[in-house]
Amino acid sequence: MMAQFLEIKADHQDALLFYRMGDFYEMFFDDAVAAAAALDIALTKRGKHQGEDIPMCGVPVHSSENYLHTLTRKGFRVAICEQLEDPAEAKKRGSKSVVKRGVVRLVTPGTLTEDGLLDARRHNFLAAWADIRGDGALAWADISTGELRVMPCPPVMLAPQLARLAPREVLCTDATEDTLAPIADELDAALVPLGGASFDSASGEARLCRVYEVGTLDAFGSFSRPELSAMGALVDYLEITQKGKLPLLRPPQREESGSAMQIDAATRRNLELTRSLSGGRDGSLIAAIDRTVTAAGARLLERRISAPSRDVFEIRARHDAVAFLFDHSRVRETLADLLRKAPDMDRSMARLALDRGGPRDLTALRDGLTQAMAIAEHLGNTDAPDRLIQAARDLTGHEALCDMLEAALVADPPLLTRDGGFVATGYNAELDEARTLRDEGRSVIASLQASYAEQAGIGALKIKHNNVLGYFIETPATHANKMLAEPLSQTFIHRQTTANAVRFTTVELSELERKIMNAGTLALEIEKRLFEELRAACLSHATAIGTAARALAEIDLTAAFADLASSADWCRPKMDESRAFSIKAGRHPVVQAALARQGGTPFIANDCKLSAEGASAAICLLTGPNMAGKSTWLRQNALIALLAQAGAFVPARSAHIGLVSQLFSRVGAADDLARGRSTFMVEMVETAAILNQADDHALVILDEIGRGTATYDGLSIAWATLEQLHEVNRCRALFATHYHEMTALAEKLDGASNATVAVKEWEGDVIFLHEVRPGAADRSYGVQVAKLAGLPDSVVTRAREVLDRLESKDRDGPSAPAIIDDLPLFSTKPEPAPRPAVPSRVEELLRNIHPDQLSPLDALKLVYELKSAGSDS
Ligand SMILES: Nc1ncnc2c1ncn2[C@@H]1O[C@H](COP(=O)(O)OP(=O)(O)OP(=O)(O)O)[C@@H](O)[C@H]1O
Repeated sequence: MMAQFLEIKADHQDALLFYRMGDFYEMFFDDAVAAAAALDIALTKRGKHQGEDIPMCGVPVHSSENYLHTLTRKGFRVAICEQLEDPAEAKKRGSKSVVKRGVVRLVTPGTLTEDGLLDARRHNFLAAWADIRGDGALAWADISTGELRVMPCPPVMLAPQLARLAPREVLCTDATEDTLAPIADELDAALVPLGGASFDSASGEARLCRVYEVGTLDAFGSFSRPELSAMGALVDYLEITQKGKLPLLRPPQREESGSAMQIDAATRRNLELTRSLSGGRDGSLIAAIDRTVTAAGARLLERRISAPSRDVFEIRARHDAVAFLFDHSRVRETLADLLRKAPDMDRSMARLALDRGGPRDLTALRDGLTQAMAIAEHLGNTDAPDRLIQAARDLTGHEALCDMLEAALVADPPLLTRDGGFVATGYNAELDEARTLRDEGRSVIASLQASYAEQAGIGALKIKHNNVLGYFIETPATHANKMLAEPLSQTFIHRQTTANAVRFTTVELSELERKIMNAGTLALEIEKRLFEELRAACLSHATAIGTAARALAEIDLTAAFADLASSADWCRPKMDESRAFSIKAGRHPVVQAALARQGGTPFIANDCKLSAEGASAAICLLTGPNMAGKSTWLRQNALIALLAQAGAFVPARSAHIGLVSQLFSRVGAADDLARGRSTFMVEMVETAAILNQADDHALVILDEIGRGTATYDGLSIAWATLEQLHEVNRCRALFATHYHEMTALAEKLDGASNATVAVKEWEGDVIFLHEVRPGAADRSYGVQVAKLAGLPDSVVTRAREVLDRLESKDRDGPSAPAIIDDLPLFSTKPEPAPRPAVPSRVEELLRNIHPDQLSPLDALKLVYELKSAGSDS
């Protein structure tokens, strides 16, 4: 057996080998050590190899999914090695022969299909990047939904595109590994190098033709060599990992590189689109706005937020659809009720195609298609806009399949095909008969006994059972002659004579016995055969089911956007190809929701006037105290543009947005220690990327750029950056800064204006009004904010003194006395921290009271005692 293990393991060095032994998957040697640590399970040993103990650990087959989940999350690949024959078969070859085994599947992070291993509301992408003589292409697939897409992708676009998709696994060649490694690392995706043959474009094309059973791919579009190479590598990898079983892949769709708003990885992170800065979904934009009721709708929301459109007609069509459901709340509510009962058909189809599906995948299709048809009818009776009517049309035409599944399946089937019990009674006569025999064997025998007793005219005739003869007919010995003579002897065949009885059988009884014995197994086999038939029927409708599933997701998302707009008071933005950006009473959806949850101060809505005139830039320079709400305002405007182009209404009273081609958001912030770069270096690399890329339709958000270095260097860099954005990039930009000197730029540059966030000062404290107004901030209030944060009084007082001196030095010029000479550190003694007060007698008495233990009399005594202690002090 070990020889067999080692032979199979040799072919799967890069994976943990789950070696099937009866009801367990066992792991040996280094695999066992690694898996035991990763899964936190016991490491044992089994036998010896070259004189050493063999480390071993194992997991039960029935709960293996949980373990696979943990392992794939931790980045492991797992080769599932099954027994390919019955152990009895192996025994026939000799008592020592080993059961045949082979790897049936490689479980890798990018090729999962099981619900237990996947997040229902997120895609699970596998990506491949090909580069042929400088021409790049990126292909990606989600085998759990059958989506396959490709786009031209030069190396500079690779990081932003992969950041959008967040794939779990990326395929590369030896030559592209160096380019992809840092990007995959940043995204926490597994990088898998494949041989050059996997990326060969000619074989790739042939592979794709095989998958789609076509002679040429022309019907799907004309693909470049790098695109064929990237898609071919994906298919090759799927063939390797699925061991020849190919997932259901929809025809490849090409995405044009300019079709979506360009958003790079840093912007996605800063704006917390799908993940918050702390890493989870909570606190992200998507968590705050997700009102979808189906998993496919949630996945579509993630796709739209990750890649907002740049096509104004597409965006308007999305808004038309949302507007209709916004206006028709009854239609929307009915749709949501119907959608809630629609299961995830895409993922069920993917499992069925890979032969990993079960009865519940069939009922998912039955229920999904039934809901789809009900939704089509509901929407078809309205005057919805084209987009929704088209979606409704895509939901129809499944009556025959639905009827068949309805008739074939029970309401709530078991999880596994092998358990049986999922085919409904009345669907298949042969199955019904087998089940009747299995379940009602005894009563069938009883009725046969009655009919034989009548036929023989012997009331004492019985059908009995023993382990030697099986079922037999027995009559008292007194009837032997009658039974052995014609005509009864033609039916009853003699088996045995005992002292008191004679035993017979009949052809019918032996047949019945055989049937009863086999009925259970037979019923299961028939169910399995019917499962295969139903599965094939569903797969033959794969394209139409896929179309219906997509239409359901579209309707779900449209209804979800409408629901959000209606309940959160969002408005339809006016969209065109200009460079307008005019927002009235805009809000930040995540901060607003957080404030509402805390139940404290309400969110203050703010305008943003950033429309660019002619070919010039529009830049708003925002100054204001710390904590005033500068970052919130900057981000809310970026999010409003993004939401609008994703197809949603926006959190504002009104909005006019000229298409945004690229969105950039940078914060002068966090160290990137993991990649060994300092705060300032990261800030500069990111700023450089913006200045090199932003075009005149870009929207740029810069939050305190330059703060990571010495004041004058920072100010100079911020200054020059703003000038470059104004003169060269000529884009729309919001620029928050603490460098008040920069506000002078608004007078110098036509397209620049100043804005500030208002605060009030009251008795030395600062009160935040969170109102953005035209003009520049008078000062920064940093010291007051520090006081609010609880800095010791002595430090706050001292900081005020230093600030006064600095400000007077600024006013009086270099002739003013140097601060160091004039104000040596802590020349005035810091105030001692207040001592903790000694508790008074009354306080002490109060502290020691236990009201539950006091009788009324004790309480009265205590009042006297308190009174006298109070008058003593
Ligand atoms: N428009 C608003 N209405 C109500 N509260 C707001 C608003 N904007 C911001 N806030 C509150 O103020 C807090 C600080 O906001 P924000 O981080 O945007 O300030 P900031 O000016 O960027 O501060 P810093 O300069 O210190 O980075 C937010 O967490 C939020 O609770």
